[in-house]
Amino acid sequence: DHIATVRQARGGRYPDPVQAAIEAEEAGADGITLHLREDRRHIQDHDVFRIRDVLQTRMNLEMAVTEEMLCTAEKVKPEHVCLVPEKREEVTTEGGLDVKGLFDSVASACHRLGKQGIEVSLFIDPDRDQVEAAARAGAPAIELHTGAYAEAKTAGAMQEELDRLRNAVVFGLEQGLIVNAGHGLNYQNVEPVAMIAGINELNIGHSIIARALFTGLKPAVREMKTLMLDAAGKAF
Ligand SMILES: CC(=O)[C@@H](O)[C@H](O)COP(=O)(O)O
Ligand SMILES: NCC(=O)COP(=O)(O)O
Repeated sequence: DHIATVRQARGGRYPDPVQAAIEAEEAGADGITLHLREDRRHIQDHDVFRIRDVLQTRMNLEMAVTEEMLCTAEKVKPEHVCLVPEKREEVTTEGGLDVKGLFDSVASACHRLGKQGIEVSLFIDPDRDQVEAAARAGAPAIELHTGAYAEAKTAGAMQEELDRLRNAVVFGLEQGLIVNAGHGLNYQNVEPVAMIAGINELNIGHSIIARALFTGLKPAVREMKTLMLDAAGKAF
């Protein structure tokens, strides 16, 4: 997404997110997440199809719960779809999907994508109600929005958000869900999250691309993966 943002700033052909996806895989990324936003501010439809053709790992397609996006996912058939909330005016994804409030449309999307063999995850805030609704909606997985943790301004607020994440992970696992997490994680704040036992995967984009400006993409991916795996080894 963030490579495509730079390309879209000039509307040209470079930098190419397909090349970035390949390099990230070569450096150890276990999958590639891309968010096809309704306003197409970064990733374009043709990027999704081109990346689908070349990926050696797994594609996690993030998208809003709309008919247009569901049809796209049915054509692309990624390994994973993550259903996210979207607001055109937001700078980035501000909060989690309100699965409880939008229950019928989310449950129907989970069913529809599940029938295609796609593993669906729901991008939600680390709240018990939303985790419970996600399990009832038939999603096999959730991705906990770590934005509030990443934006916490004091050590106390950060600790509170970490506790919220930990509780949501435990509750999600009790509900039989695969629990992922992501958003706003960077080289300074990733370790405490990676140390939470039971998290299956972290999705990290913006900080890696920002780091890559100074180090190159492969070292940036490798450095993040080392931080994550070392911290996961100390999970409690
Ligand atoms: C859903 C999510 O957290 C990310 O995919 C993020 O939305 C991508 O970056 P932008 O918010 O800049 O589109
Ligand atoms: N779902 C979150 C994600 O994929 C990456 O978010 P970010 O690291 O770009 O903020």
